[in-house]
Amino acid sequence: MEGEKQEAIEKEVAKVPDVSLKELSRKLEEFALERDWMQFHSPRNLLLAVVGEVGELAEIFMWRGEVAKGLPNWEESDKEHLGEELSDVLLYLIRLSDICGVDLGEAALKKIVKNAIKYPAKAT
Ligand SMILES: Nc1ccn([C@H]2C[C@H](O)[C@@H](COP(=O)(O)OP(=O)(O)OP(=O)(O)O)O2)c(=O)n1
Repeated sequence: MEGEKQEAIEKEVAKVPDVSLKELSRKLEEFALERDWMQFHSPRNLLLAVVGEVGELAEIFMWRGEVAKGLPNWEESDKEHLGEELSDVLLYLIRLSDICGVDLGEAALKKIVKNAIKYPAKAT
């Protein structure tokens, strides 16, 4: 990517130091509205989009064998690509949740509480 574009992206990102799911959700809705893409964002289409992006994410790891934590031997460009595909999965998942009327942040917090009850930590 050219330096100027990269600089513009970094400037935009610096404005939002600790983004919330709600903020991402608002930005995604704005993005879809501005392009008249709400018509394509049905639950089924968004679910297929999530699955497609998970496939693209899997492709990055395909045939590499086991990968060390932190990806110490990866090129910066490969790590950037990984960040993009992880983001695509997250963004479509947030969009899918929204369009289904599920508050993903709240649902995830509840699920963490349920997980802790189901799998209690060992008393030391
Ligand atoms: N109808 C659409 C199409 C795209 N997007 C947004 C959400 C994703 O973050 C990103 C996906 O864009 P692409 O379909 O171009 O997928 P990639 O970025 O993965 O490109 P490629 O498949 O060429 O690698 O764009 C969206 O919200 N609604």
